[in-house]
Amino acid sequence: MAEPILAVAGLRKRFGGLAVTDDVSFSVAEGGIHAVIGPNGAGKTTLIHQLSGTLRPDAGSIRFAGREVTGMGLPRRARLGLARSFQITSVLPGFSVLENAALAVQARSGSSFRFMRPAAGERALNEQAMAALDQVGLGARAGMMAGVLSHGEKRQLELAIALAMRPRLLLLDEPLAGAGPEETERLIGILLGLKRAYTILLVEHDMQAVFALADRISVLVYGRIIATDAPAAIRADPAVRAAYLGEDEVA
Ligand SMILES: Nc1ncnc2c1ncn2[C@@H]1O[C@H](COP(=O)(O)OP(=O)(O)OP(=O)(O)O)[C@@H](O)[C@H]1O
Repeated sequence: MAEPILAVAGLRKRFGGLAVTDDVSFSVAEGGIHAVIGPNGAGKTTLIHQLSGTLRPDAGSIRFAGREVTGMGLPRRARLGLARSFQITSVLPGFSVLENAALAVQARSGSSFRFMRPAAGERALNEQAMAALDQVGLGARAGMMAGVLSHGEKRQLELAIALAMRPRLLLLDEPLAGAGPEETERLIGILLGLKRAYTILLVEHDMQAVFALADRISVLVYGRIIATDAPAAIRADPAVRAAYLGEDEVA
């Protein structure tokens, strides 16, 4: 079997007396969408922070693309291809949609465009930014100020900014949060398109979306992974159903 793109083993994180990540182990195969679900307060966001490198685990290891990254900070992990989509705050409202994506391309490329003549460098930068916008269906909005986009379009731009980093694994923390029904439909369509080209680790509350998108699902409850399996098996798992008692989402 091919080596997983992400392998998490024995990960632990405590906040005071609370084990928020309690011996978490799971791996993500290359290609498709692996979702992490769990009731409120299960520790999903804390897990994402440890995977992206903004929070240091107390114990355990995170291997990405065959490398130990546990002690690395976010910038180094991002350069290796472990990118996280940030919330809307990373969208610069006073810049155009294209400029927002171009800044992300530039951040990834470092000084490589400097070796081109300025006009050629700018053209190459804009082409790559435009390609990222097209992948999320925002090409027609390229010239608009990012600040006037709708909520759903800002989420699309956030995705384009992450894609501009050319990630090998894209971490998405609640990409549908705050989206209305139509925006949700559109975003699900975009994510279905992206999963053909990218490997995505998705944390999401919207169960309909998770079951429409995911190839595999890990269920986190009180900081522990209680199951990792294909969606149909997760849906039928009595322990998973019990964890969601009172929340009718999985049922
Ligand atoms: N910095 C912190 N200090 C202390 N406790 C924290 C801290 N961050 C999170 N927690 C606690 O850890 C637990 C897990 O929080 P986390 O936000 O990771 O869960 P979650 O699964 O993402 O929740 P939700 O689904 O509501 O977003 C919660 O009980 C939370 O109060």
